Amino acid sequence: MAIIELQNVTKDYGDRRGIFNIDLSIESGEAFGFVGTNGAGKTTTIRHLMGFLKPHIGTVKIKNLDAWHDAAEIKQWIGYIPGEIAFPDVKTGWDFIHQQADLLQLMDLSFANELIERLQLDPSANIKRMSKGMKQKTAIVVALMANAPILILDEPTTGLDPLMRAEFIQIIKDEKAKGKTIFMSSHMFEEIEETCDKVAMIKEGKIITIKSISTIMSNDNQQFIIEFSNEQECTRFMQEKIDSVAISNTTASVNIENNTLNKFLAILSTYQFDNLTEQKHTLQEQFYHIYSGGPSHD
Ligand SMILES: Nc1ncnc2c1ncn2[C@@H]1O[C@H](COP(=O)(O)OP(=O)(O)OP(=O)(O)O)[C@@H](O)[C@H]1O
Repeated sequence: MAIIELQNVTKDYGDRRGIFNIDLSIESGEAFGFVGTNGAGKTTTIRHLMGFLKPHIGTVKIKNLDAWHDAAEIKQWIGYIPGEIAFPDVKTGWDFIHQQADLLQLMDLSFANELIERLQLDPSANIKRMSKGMKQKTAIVVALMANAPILILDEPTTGLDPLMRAEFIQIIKDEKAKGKTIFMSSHMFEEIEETCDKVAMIKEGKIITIKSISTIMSNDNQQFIIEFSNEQECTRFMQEKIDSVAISNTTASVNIENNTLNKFLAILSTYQFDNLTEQKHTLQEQFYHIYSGGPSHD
């Protein structure tokens, strides 16, 4: 069952800015990634999900309620990390956590404490003097601490160092395992690859593709880079009936259909080469390919 549903959502700011005819359907328990370049429309879409913006056209529904009209009721099911964090006028991280816990009528801070420990956050610090990463960690704790069934995360790892980013990914995996529905925008492709089931790409306010991560990662073909021992071997190899491109005098890139791998290796064994490496399919590769106008290969 779709828990988040956008139908034909348009917010037109003029000059081709905004979001246009957005259709998205996110199932309960699904982790859904949302990627796009700066200004593509990620935050505008997310602000519609949160009921902060009313669409000019179309509908946004969360658990079948209207995200704009029923925003107050919907809020109780959502843990949210905004793209730009603005803290209220409170002194320390703890003050903010307690203030938000009061608003959420959350008595039990045990999960908040677990997250604080995992993210190595010191909430006793003065919020105004916190680094970007510390502020982000505080926002993560507050968004997750009430165990809301739906998590809406706008660039959640902004400002986190690689170690903390890895910890965050693990936290999100744990949340997903608990059955949470997760909608997450990010510029970090690995983050989406590791946590999400599906990804939508948005460009100039329009959804250009929605794919499952497994489709992106496992393709029908494999790409290899071969470094031959000398030029002659590379030139000779190029005569083979194999989908290959010479990328230098001694190096070739080959595209192999999965069911012809044995044949390819048998041919290759008759050549002298120093190195063979497989190029893994990645979300980043697909993103650049589709964004630059190429067809998406399923
Ligand atoms: N209130 C507004 N008034 C006018 N234009 C706006 C407004 N809010 C957003 N826009 C425009 O809508 C487009 C989408 O912006 P949005 O912030 O959703 O992009 P984004 O994908 O989140 O970008 P980023 O990755 O930089 O955060 C941009 O062209 C932006 O300038």
